[in-house]
Amino acid sequence: MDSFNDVLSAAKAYCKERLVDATYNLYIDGLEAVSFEGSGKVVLAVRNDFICTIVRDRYTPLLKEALAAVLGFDVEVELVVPAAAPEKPAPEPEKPAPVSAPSGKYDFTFENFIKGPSNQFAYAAAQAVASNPSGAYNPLFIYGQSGLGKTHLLNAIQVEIKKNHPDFNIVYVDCEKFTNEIITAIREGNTESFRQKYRAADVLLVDDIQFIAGKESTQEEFFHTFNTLHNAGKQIVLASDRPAKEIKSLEERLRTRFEWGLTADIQPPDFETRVAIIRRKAELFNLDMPDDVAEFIANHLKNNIRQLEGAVKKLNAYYMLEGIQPVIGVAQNAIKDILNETQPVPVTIEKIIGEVGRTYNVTPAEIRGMRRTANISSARQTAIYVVREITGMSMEDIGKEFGGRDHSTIVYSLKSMENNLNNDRHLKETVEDIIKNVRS
Ligand SMILES: Nc1ncnc2c1ncn2[C@@H]1O[C@H](COP(=O)(O)OP(=O)(O)OP(=O)(O)O)[C@@H](O)[C@H]1O
Repeated sequence: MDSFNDVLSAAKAYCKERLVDATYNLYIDGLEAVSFEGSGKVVLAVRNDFICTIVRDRYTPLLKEALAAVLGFDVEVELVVPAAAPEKPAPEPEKPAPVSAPSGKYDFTFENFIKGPSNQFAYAAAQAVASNPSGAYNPLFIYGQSGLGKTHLLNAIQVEIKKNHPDFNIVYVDCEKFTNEIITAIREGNTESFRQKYRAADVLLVDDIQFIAGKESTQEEFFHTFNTLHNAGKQIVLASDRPAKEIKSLEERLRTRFEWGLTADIQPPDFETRVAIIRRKAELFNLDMPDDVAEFIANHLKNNIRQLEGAVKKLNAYYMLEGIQPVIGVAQNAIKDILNETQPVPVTIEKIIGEVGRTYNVTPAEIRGMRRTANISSARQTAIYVVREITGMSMEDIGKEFGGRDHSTIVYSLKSMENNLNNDRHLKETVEDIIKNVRS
């Protein structure tokens, strides 16, 4: 059996767990591997046109999800019926494919966190909190750029505390989810159960706390949650992409609280740590990674551990699918792909309107619509301003996005916003944070 077939079998098993037997047997079980193209396209053969149409219309997303779960990166899926399928190449000479296909998956634990000068302080602080919650470091505030291990450390704290205190109520939440929950609770007049959920925590871990910037009702609610927990001697851990003092539209009373305990930063890893991380990730795949290749990757991907992981996953996929050994030339391609994939994605209008909506506590439909209560009008004006700032769209096009408003209305709105920004420091900081958050 060649390794592409191994991948397809694992992907089928993934689908099997998610479909009823009859559906699986009819549409997925019979799929056959045709080819895998280096560009990331998987071609599969389907028995006949009828099944092909159904699989294409209904099951391609699941197949893509399954293949991504097995391979560790996204692929396109093309379906062909056998008559149209390209000739299968003659059997190739034995490829040195691995016997089994370890998934490379691992738990976000302390044991699996590689330490180096750039992260050892944050690591030690996280361990101290995990072994003695509500001790000297409360809250623990961890900050660092994207992909450097903040979420990994929050999870490690959670796992460790759970091990030592199985009865503890540990609540982990992403700040965006916390914000959405509070907005919904306020709208539905159901803030009590929201409060109970968070204030009953023995340990509260909040990821991406920078998203609280500018959101007044979320800040108000979080302030009370924080006080209740802190007064009751419960541990709070916060992770952010920037230090508290750089979250501009954060209320002063929260900023001081965030700095009450211990602040620990994570910096990009140095060369030795990057090499150690690459080796460890390769081990998880059972992939034999030569030193020169590990060093080559470490020399080219410097600022993000997620990217290092991505490069190792790609090398593993080349080996698994095509029997290509990890050598520098292949690593070069993998790095190029990773850098292309991680180009900043253009910010969409939906994302801007969503973030402004969460900040002002109004819905995207209200921002795009015609109602003119003070709060909705302010949110709309801010959204128009941010859209113009970030996308540089023409006034006409912005008008179309905002309920078909005409050119002069948009010009007026931008002028009055600029005027407000000059006179209102709080508004200016809020807008700066919104722009940072939608770009991150
Ligand atoms: N020191 C480390 N040792 C091993 N793996 C690490 C280390 N640091 C980060 N990673 C891995 O890198 C990936 C990205 O880490 P993580 O998601 O924790 O980053 P983050 O700082 O929370 O990023 P973001 O702000 O984008 O959410 C994860 O798979 C994580 O396990």
